[in-house]
Amino acid sequence: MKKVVVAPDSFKGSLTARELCQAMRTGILRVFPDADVVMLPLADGGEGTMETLILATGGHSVQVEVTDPLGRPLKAHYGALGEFTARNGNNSDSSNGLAHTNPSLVVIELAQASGLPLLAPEERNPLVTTTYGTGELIRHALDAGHRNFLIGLGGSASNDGGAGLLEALGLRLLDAQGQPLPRGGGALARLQQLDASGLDPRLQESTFTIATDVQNPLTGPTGASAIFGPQKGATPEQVAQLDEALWHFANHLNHTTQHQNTTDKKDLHTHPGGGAAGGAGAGLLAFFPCEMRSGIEVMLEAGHFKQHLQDADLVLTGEGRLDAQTLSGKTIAGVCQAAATSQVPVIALCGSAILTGGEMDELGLQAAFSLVPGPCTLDEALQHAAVWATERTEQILRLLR
Ligand SMILES: O=C(O)[C@H](O)CO
Repeated sequence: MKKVVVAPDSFKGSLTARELCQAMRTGILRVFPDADVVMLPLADGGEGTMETLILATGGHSVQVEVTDPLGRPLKAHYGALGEFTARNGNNSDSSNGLAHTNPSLVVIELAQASGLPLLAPEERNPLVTTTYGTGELIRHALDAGHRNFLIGLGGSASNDGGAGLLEALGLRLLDAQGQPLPRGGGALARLQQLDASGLDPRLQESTFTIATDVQNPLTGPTGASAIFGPQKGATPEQVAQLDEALWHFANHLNHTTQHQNTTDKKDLHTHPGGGAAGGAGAGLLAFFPCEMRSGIEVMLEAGHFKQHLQDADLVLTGEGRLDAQTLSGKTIAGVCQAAATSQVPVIALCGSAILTGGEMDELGLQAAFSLVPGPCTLDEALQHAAVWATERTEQILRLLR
């Protein structure tokens, strides 16, 4: 084994992607002390996206006081990236906003101001949580003169279709009495009128790449509320209520965008990725001049993953859970897809791995291992993740040796 590319996401709540890289590297070197280990910490558009890109590009973060998902004050950050070159190497497609080296690219990670980890489990309530704080981050970056944005969507506490974010940038959401709606996904059911006349004009001078962690649509059985509502605290009745509210919101979004001067008309109920971050994908598609891409794809480009693969013997990846959501575009799926034509085997290390062999074949994943050595509590698993990641990696490499 001469060269191993280590490219995991974080184990949320326990290890950052960088820490996981270090732990896996230690395990590899115990078996192959001379191996070249390339560490590429990853994220999928959700939590960790900003930090990973700042590290990859030598950028810096900017702190802003914003509103958290429940309307309380919060210090959050956005990243002003250094040298950022995506679409590099053999890929000569230069049709998107990331095709060039852009020293002033700003990364806004929605999870920073509107993420699920910001709330205690008992505070989760997607009927009222808002993305307003993310809009405040964007506004701050616009005020600072930035016009090129990468918005990472995923890991949100909200189900508001990005309504709060848009409101922070000047969109007015009015009820039947012409009054502003309260924030949160539940109130969208009472939306009577969208007034975009006060929307920040600087948005139209800017370019936005929307990096999503999933491809789910806004509404329906695979939509934002049905698939991601429960993890944000929604009961089955609330999931139905939220889905209906987003459906109603999308009717208004479709109506509004149909009157915009654009040739690219989308149905925002069903557009892939519209359901990312509680439907913020759809809200952004409606009002931002943007291109939507898979978050993991953007991260792999930024880390030059394909070049690193060229003489690699093995890719080790990982994320907290390997399950059906992985199939819809999470980190491991992106890594497998990028490695698909290379003949380099991909092995995953996960907190829990519950895919069938058939599903792993579909992903192009050689094998998957849970790092947990035996029955244990969640707390134990979170606490020992680094040591266990090293040990499990060592075992995998011993087997390969
Ligand atoms: O934030 C969310 O809703 C999920 O991560 C899917 O984007």
